Amino acid sequence: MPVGVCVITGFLGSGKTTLVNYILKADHGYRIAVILNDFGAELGVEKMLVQQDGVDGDNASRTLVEDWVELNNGCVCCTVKGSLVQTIEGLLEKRKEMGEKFDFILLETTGLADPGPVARELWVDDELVEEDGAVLDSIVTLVDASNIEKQIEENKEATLQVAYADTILLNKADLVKAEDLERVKARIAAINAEAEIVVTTRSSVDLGIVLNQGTVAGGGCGRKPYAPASSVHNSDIRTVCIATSGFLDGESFQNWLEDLLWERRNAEGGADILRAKGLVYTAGSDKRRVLQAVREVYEITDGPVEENSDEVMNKLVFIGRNLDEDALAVGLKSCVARD
Ligand SMILES: Nc1nc2c(ncn2[C@@H]2O[C@H](COP(=O)(O)OP(=O)(O)OP(=O)(O)O)[C@@H](O)[C@H]2O)c(=O)[nH]1
Repeated sequence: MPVGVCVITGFLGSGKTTLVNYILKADHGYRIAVILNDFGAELGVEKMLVQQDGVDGDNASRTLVEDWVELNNGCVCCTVKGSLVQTIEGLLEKRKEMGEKFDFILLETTGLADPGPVARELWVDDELVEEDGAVLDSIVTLVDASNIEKQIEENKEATLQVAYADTILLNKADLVKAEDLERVKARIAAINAEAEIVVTTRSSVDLGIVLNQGTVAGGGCGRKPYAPASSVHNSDIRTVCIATSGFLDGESFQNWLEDLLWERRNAEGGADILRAKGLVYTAGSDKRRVLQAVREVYEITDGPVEENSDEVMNKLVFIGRNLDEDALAVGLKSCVARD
C-alpha cells in the first residue's frame, strides 16, 4: 500500500507550522514524516522530522530522526520535476532499509506557493505510486480568518490555495467576531464550495479530518451540499457542480473532457479549470468511476463500491475561472450514451 501524502498549504502566517507541530505532538500513534519547506533558509535544504511509533505524547520521550536532504532547487514548491519526488523516494527508501514504514507523509508548502504543481507532481509520478510508494491523499489549506479577505484580493496564490483544497481549516477564529467569521466562511465557500471547512484556533483539529482522507485518490464528489454558482460574485475563481443521469459513452466523455481541459484552456475566454472531481457511470460497466483532474492532468479510475446503486447519476465538480455552468451541463448531457 502506498503511503498517503497530505499537502499542507495556506498563505503566509496562516498556521501551517502550528498545525504540523500540533500533529507531531498529538498522541495518535501514527508514524508521520514531515517535509518542511524551509524556504527562508539560505542553506537550500529541507529538514525532515520523522516521528516514530510508540510515543506517549511526551515530547521528551519522542524520537525525532533529523535528516537534511539537499534539493536541487531549494524549494519543494518549484515546478522543477524531480526534487520533490526524489526527496520522498529517498525518505521511503531509508525507512525501508530500517524495516519500518510510514503511515503518512505531511508536506508543508511555503505560504506563497501555488499548490497545483506540487499536487500534480505527486499525483502523476507513477514511480512514486508503485508498491510501498507514496500517493497524494489530500490537500489541506490553512486560512487566516482575520486576513484572508485581503489576501484573496491581493494575492492570486491565496485564492489558488483555497481553490485547490480538499479540506480548509478556517484558523485564527479567536481573532474574529462570530459575524465576521460567517462572512469569511461564505467568501471561501464561494471560491471552493466542495471543500470541507472546519473552524479552528491554533490549528487544533481532529486528526481524522486531516489524515487519511483519500480525497484525491478516492473522489470527493457529493460530500457537501453545493453552493449555487449564482451565489458567487466576489472572486473570479468559482465552483460549478453539474449532474446528469444515465450511462455516459466513455469515449464521448473523454473527448469532451480533453477538449475542456486541454483545448479550451488556451482559447480566448475559455474555461480555466484548476481542479475537477466527479463520479460517473460509463456504458458497459456497472462500476462507478472516479474522475480526478488537476489542471490539464486527469485520470479516471474505478470508484468505491456503491451502497445504493439504483441511481445512475453522474456528478462533476469544477473549480476554476470562466466557468459557464449551462454550457458545462449541456456538454455533459451530450455524452450520455444512446441506446
Ligand atoms: N491568535 C492566534 N494565533 C495563531 C493561531 N494559529 C497560529 N497562530 C500564530 O500565528 C503565527 C503564525 O503561525 P505559523 O504556524 O508559523 O504560520 P505559517 O502558516 O506556518 O507561517 P509561514 O511559514 O510564514 O507561512 C504564530 O505566531 C502562531 O503562534 C490562532 O488560531 N490564533
